[in-house]
Amino acid sequence: MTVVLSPSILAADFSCLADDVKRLEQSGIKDLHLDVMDGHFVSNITFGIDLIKHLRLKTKMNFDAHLMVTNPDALLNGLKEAGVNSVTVHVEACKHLYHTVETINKLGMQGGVVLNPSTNFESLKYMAEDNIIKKVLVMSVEPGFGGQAYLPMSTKKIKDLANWRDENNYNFIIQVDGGINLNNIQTVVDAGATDIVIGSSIFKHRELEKNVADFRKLLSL
Ligand SMILES: O=C(CO)[C@H](O)[C@H](O)COP(=O)(O)O
Ligand SMILES: [Co+2]
Repeated sequence: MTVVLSPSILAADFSCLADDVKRLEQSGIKDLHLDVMDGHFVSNITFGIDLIKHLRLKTKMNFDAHLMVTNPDALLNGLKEAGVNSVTVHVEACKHLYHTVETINKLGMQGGVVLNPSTNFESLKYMAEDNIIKKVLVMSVEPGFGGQAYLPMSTKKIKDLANWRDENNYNFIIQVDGGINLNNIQTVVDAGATDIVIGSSIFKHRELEKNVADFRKLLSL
């Protein structure tokens, strides 16, 4: 399966966000990772629907919203109207996870589930059997901030998840998010992740084009 690079704008210069997004698009990036944080589910606050709506006018890239908020259900209609293509919600944030992910799909977006480092994936069995989950995002850092170090145990978790999916013929793709760099990306790809979120390492030294090219070269993309 083809590997997708999904830059997280969490590491962008917010004072020139539209320019940064255009630079990524011109570098051939097709998927943009949008970290929505509310200051409650995680202590950090980023941005919400209004900013996404404005960004939608600047680019044709797929918008992938990673919701780190206490009440994800309250945002779903607005995200659809803002032009978001896929939404991942944390297991730890959803009271009624099946319903929330199903609602995302019914709105015409792709629904996915995020697992904190300490969260198991086995409870997703029945949702996976119903083909509700299009994507499972394995957090390889605790959510809330960019620039953290990759938790090495995430590699085994991705492998176990990929084996579990394949043995049961489930259909979801595996995304990984947190601390990905040129030294560990091949490891997470070999483990079975095909959608790779990268924040700090894409925006490093503000050399967006070079950094994208370095990742592409390494993975022969
Ligand atoms: O969800 C996130 C943090 O909660 C970010 O997507 C993630 O941390 C990306 O940044 P970096 O590559 O710098 O770790
Ligand atoms: Co994220």
